[in-house]
Amino acid sequence: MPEQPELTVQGWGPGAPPAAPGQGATDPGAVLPRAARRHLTEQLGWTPRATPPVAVDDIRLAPSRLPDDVRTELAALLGEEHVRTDRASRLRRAGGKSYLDLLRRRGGDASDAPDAVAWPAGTGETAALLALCAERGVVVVPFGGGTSVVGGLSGVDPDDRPSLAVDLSRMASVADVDVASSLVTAGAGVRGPALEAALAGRGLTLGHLPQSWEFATVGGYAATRSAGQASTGVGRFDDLVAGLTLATPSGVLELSSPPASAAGPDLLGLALGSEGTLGVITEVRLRVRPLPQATAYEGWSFRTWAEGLAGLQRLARHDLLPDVVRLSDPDETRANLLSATGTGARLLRGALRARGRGGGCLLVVGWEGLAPLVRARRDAAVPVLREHGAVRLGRQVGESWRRHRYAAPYLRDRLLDAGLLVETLETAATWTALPTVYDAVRRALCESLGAPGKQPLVMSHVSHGYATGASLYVTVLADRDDDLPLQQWLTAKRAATDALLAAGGTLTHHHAVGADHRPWLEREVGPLGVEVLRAVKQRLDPRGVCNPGVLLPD
Ligand SMILES: Cc1cc2nc3c(=O)[nH]c(=O)nc-3n(C[C@H](O)[C@H](O)[C@H](O)COP(=O)(O)OP(=O)(O)OC[C@H]3O[C@@H](n4cnc5c(N)ncnc54)[C@H](O)[C@@H]3O)c2cc1C
Repeated sequence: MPEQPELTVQGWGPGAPPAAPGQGATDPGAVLPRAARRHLTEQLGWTPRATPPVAVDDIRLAPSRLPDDVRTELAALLGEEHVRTDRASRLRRAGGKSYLDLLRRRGGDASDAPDAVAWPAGTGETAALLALCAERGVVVVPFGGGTSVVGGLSGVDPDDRPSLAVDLSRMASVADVDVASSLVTAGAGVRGPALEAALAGRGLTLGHLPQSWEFATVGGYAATRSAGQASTGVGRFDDLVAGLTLATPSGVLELSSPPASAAGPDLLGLALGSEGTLGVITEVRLRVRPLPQATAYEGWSFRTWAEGLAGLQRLARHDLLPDVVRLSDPDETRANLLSATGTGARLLRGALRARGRGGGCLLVVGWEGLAPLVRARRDAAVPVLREHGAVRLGRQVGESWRRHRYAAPYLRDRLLDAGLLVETLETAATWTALPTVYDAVRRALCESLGAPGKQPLVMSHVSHGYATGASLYVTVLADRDDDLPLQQWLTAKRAATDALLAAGGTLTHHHAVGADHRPWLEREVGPLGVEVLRAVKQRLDPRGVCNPGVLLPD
């Protein structure tokens, strides 16, 4: 039914599931270059070992609990072929792609799978579906690309009602291209590549490029307030939304106010980040821009993390940040150097050696737009970088990063096959608080995951810059506890979240709250803030069927 390729059940990438047990690489450590493997075995106390997923056919899936009469009514609404309870449809929509999701699916557990999947074709069908589900007590979990990394699709319901995944893939058109106003309307199920292809034909681009770009959808971006790799330049996804349509059990909200409006509080802001708790976003009106005439990507190297942060802060203060900014700390820089293979890696190593830098902190920057502006912005930023001790590594380093920027999730699957814990977390803080948050998260993760002879590898980068601060993205590798793998990460994640909040970071800069972060939401918005959100939900979703397991604390 959906024309776009579906994500594999137990990992990343389209279509076929990962190799069945016994069919993977004979040497599990061979997924990494020798130097990287040596580094990881020494630091992590990791013994490369085969830990393949169970065969997809062996994943346990309970029978569907959707009552027959509800299924019949849904089929009458949407058409027989657009309501399914078969194993493959339900498994494909079981949870998202966090480390915990992958551990569960790899271990044969799909207890979070929906009882059925529905494919409405537009706002009218979605609104009717929501009204029916509210009346019949069926939980609705909107399903975009299925790339949530915070348990956004877990479908947890305190009342344990049957659940329906609402797949948005039939709403994937791009319409109303208004070139003069730089506006376009996209169906919520459109993914990045299809949207960019449609826009390119009109000389336009959205420029929202998260690492999950190949699979994530426009509706999912809006529901989670996503940020792409060029967000420093083009803005977060919230900045790119000029309006949207939200179907709720109480009716349809059309929220649109371009170019700007002062007509009361911003209701659009309530829908952005609502994570399916208020209803289903069916259409999004987007602010687009002309395709860039020129691009300039390049690599730089700072001696230290502190110098790098100071350099970026200075650029930010003078509104000189490039469109793409990605500053890696020494651990991430070293790991890049050790694990990268091919021309890009050779270039990076060569460029660093030539400038007398063994490691330091790698900075990738990119400018896009009209050629004179790209030149002028770059010319203004370069002296600031140099003043803070940065040396230029050249264009090929930047272009190499750009070419490989979607590769990491594929590598993660292979590392999971070899007995590693691999997960990421993110936050943001003011320039003042950022160094403290950085230290606090690292300390918490090292204490939680460390043991005699075992230290996790905690790698960080700054990748979204603002005048007031920046995001911090952390990747963790550790030797997996084969007996209690879920517990191992849950404990570490709890420690890291407590630490980053205490140090002044936000609960999430772009991954959203989901099920995983909701115990902490009250610390971020306060008890009254939670009450306000509950009151809005009560008005739009009085029976509480819209994604009840996410965002709001118990
Ligand atoms: C490898 C990888 C890399 C990632 N990189 C980034 C990144 O660079 N930047 C970033 O911001 N995020 C990133 N993410 C996280 C994820 O891709 C984003 O949260 C994305 O916005 C989710 O979009 P989706 O369409 O996959 O939504 P889903 O995962 O399907 O859903 C996410 C949440 O939104 C709700 N939802 C989805 N669609 C709708 C809708 N139409 N109406 C109402 N609610 C809806 C769901 O119910 C769920 O709660 C990454 C994830 C992975 C696995």
